[in-house]
Amino acid sequence: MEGKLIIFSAPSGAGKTTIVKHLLAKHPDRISFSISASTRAPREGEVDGRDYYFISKEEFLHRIAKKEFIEFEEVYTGTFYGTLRAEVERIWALGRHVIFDIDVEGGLHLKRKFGDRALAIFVQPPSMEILIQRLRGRGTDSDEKLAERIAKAEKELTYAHRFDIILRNDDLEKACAEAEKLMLDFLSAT
Ligand SMILES: Nc1nc2c(ncn2[C@@H]2O[C@H](COP(=O)(O)OP(=O)(O)O)[C@@H](O)[C@H]2O)c(=O)[nH]1
Ligand SMILES: Nc1ncnc2c1ncn2[C@@H]1O[C@H](COP(=O)(O)OP(=O)(O)O)[C@@H](O)[C@H]1O
Repeated sequence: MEGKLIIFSAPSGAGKTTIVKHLLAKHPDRISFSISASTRAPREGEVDGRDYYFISKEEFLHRIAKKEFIEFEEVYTGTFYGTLRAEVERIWALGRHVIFDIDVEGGLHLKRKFGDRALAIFVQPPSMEILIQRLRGRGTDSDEKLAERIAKAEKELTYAHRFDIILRNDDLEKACAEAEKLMLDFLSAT
């Protein structure tokens, strides 16, 4: 089996993590989550090695120097996120496909790198207002962080057309069902 990549990208708050978790729960034997390395602090309930590999900035920079990342980015000022080559290869070696929850630049980077082996899906919120509501409702960010995410989201929404597919996330149940169909069709195509 040739391992594939299923990429979900979106502005923060659009719902990609929720959709990815739904797919993982339904298809644990076919797909695994690419656990990224990050220098941000864990949120309550997050577990190192499950949600992220939480590492120091010093270690992150060291791993960049050793060329351990397929892609990496300073997603928010001072905070790095990256996909480790070893992580993706570990999942393929298990005979599974890799699913990504990654920011817009990172998603486009992977698509450029892997071409037809990757399906790049842009999760689109119904509106900027609703995106802000969801971010506020999640309650994970300070006002300053919220403002940075909103500013970044405005720019990212203009990149939607570069993806293979735009998936609107209005009704969550519908969006999950559509995401599942897109993924299964892609995985069954040769
Ligand atoms: N480029 C890149 N972005 C990532 C990676 N892992 C996570 N991200 C993105 O970094 C952003 C910040 O992540 P986080 O604060 O955990 O989540 P969010 O608040 O749910 O968006 C999100 O848009 C993630 O999709 C990665 O390995 N590479
Ligand atoms: N279709 C939807 N309708 C209402 N709330 C949603 C919907 N999709 C996601 N949410 C909520 O919006 C917030 C942001 O979703 P999340 O999956 O964390 O986004 P992202 O990973 O893109 O930053 C969460 O609190 C989530 O429960």
